[in-house]
Amino acid sequence: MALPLRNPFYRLIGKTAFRFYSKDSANSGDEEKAKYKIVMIRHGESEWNKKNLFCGWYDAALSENGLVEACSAGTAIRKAKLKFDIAHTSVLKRANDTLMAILLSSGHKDIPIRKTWRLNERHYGGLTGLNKTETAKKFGEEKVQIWRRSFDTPPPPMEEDHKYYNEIRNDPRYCENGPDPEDFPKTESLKLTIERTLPYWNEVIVPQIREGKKIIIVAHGNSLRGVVKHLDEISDEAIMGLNIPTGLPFVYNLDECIKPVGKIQFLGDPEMVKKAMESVANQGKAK
Ligand SMILES: O=C(OP(=O)(O)O)[C@H](O)COP(=O)(O)O
Repeated sequence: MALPLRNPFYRLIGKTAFRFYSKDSANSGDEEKAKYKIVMIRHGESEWNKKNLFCGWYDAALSENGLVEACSAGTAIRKAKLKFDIAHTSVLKRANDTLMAILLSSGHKDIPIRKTWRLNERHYGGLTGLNKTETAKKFGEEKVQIWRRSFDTPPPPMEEDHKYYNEIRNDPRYCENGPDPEDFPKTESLKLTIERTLPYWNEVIVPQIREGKKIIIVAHGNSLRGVVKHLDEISDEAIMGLNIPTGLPFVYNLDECIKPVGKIQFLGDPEMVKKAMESVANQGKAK
């Protein structure tokens, strides 16, 4: 699709075009052409986001600021008059607690919630628990950028003597509803993350969209980068430049083939979203 650069609701951030949602932009034509709509959001800031630690499958709690972000997201959703029939989230509490805050503050107390490990954050392997700035000082910014953002280079694996190995590998949540024991990840690239997230998108979420269900997904920076890459058919190279900020809802209008009509739309002030994205990108700098 040609990018409507003169359209005031679009901004280029890095090499990616984003639309920003406002009362006026809601009438720009995409919504009329679209058959479906879906809302997604990365959870609010976690305690480990705040400390700039690689988190992955470690079950960090929301920070105080993260809870405020989640409530503000719910308010923005209510003001945009977005309604949901069902919510999908990971099994990690930072996403679950964000979802609950959003549902309460947007007037969706009683909708069904589906939790799946397939929407979990990518497994950050041996980097789990390390500070990103310290890691960049030790290994170099370039290496950290490859670990954080390359499509198919996973971080080093989490070995059995890793501080968080037992807590993650033997978490009872994964006994009942988790990967097959022989496939339990020790690390994941974005490619591997997409390979376990997309089956859930295709087999669970897409059929519900086709049934007309209005859906919200609350997940993580990298599991959502995978969904966005798939929907917008972003190349393996270009996806390196996409950084999803915490606590800012984004909307896709979809056609009958579940292809985006127009671009991803963030609910929020464009300059604030741009700064939040840049801030995520800069987390891997040695400073
Ligand atoms: O756990 C993480 O993501 P999350 O906060 O979205 O769950 C990662 O630490 C995100 O780190 P990254 O932005 O360096 O890939």
